Amino acid sequence: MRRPNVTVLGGGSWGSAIASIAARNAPTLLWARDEATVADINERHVNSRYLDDLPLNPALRATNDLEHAIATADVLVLGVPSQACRGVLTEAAEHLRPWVPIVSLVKGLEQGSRLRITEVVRETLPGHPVGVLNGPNIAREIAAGYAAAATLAMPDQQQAESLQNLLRSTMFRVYTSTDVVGVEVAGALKNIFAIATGFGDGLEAGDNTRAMVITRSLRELSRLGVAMGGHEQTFSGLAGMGDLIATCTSPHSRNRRVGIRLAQGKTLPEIEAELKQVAEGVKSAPVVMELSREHGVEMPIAREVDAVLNHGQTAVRAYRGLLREAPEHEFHGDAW
Ligand SMILES: NC(=O)C1=CN([C@@H]2O[C@H](COP(=O)(O)OP(=O)(O)OC[C@H]3O[C@@H](n4cnc5c(N)ncnc54)[C@H](O)[C@@H]3O)[C@@H](O)[C@H]2O)C=CC1
Ligand SMILES: O=C(CO)COP(=O)(O)O
Repeated sequence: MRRPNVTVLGGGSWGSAIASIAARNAPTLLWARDEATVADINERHVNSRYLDDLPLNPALRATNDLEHAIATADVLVLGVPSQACRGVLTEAAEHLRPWVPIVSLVKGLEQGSRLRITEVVRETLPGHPVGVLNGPNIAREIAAGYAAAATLAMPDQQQAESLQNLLRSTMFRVYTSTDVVGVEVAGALKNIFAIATGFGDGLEAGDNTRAMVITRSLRELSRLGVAMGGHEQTFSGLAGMGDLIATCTSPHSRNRRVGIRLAQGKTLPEIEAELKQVAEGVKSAPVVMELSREHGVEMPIAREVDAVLNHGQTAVRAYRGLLREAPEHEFHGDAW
């Protein structure tokens, strides 16, 4: 049987790392808009701009011809930042064959519409099965071959199982789920809590503080996720607790780094100029505040992160504000 052609959209760190894994299992084409990235992958089998000299699978091919990348796809994997998805998918729409399944790698929410990215896919490419792959997946560690795992959620379990075989390797375990909402919401929200953990780390608050913030963040994340239709169990799994731990503790996390630098007194434009990569929590924070109001879920930690990012609050004051809140029953109260 012919192996399906996989097309990955997005030549950043995560698109490249996943494309390199997929290229072991099936012919894989990576679409990147940057010509230097395409040449780097095709000629040197690296993506030096995002993953230094970590070797990518030599079978992986790259192109900046979007029409060709889309028209040849049997499976489409979406790995551009959240706010770029609608534009790229709209361009892709007329070239994609019917029924091609789409897997989002994106951990963000669309500003304005407040949609999850699989919902943006459904609006721009109606009729295609769509799911999401999320988990504790720091791209450079996976590209370097360290063991990791993720959850692939598709509405249809059988489809999840067939795609699972394309996106896994011996070192990258892919579990399946049918909880698209839960897996996707968890991936988007954990970035905001990584920024909060970064505040504490930037203020040198200590290990107990970090554990407190992560644990209470999991509660906020789960409560909003369940209110939006996710399954409670998902939030204690790889896409929930797993990714929260990785992102809130990793020295490689861009979101955590944003929090650290803000706590050290840098401005957001200064930090973004230094980072040169996407930190999705910055764009998702105001959307999450709108969703928390819409669903009536109190989210004190996310609220303070949004206040620092968008309303002139300092990280120090955000911290003091949180500590002034009176703790209620651990599992029933809304206060942090
Ligand atoms: N890097 C990581 O460890 C992981 C990232 N993710 C998620 O994957 C998504 C992509 O992130 P990364 O690969 O890390 O980002 P990145 O910052 O490494 O790269 C982003 C890529 O998207 C491209 N891009 C930006 N705007 C574009 C547009 N309008 N049209 C076409 N291409 C555009 C950039 O040129 C770049 O190649 C994000 O939602 C992120 O949260 C998920 C898991 C792990
Ligand atoms: O999603 C990630 C790890 O699972 C990457 O996190 P950052 O975007 O904060 O680097």
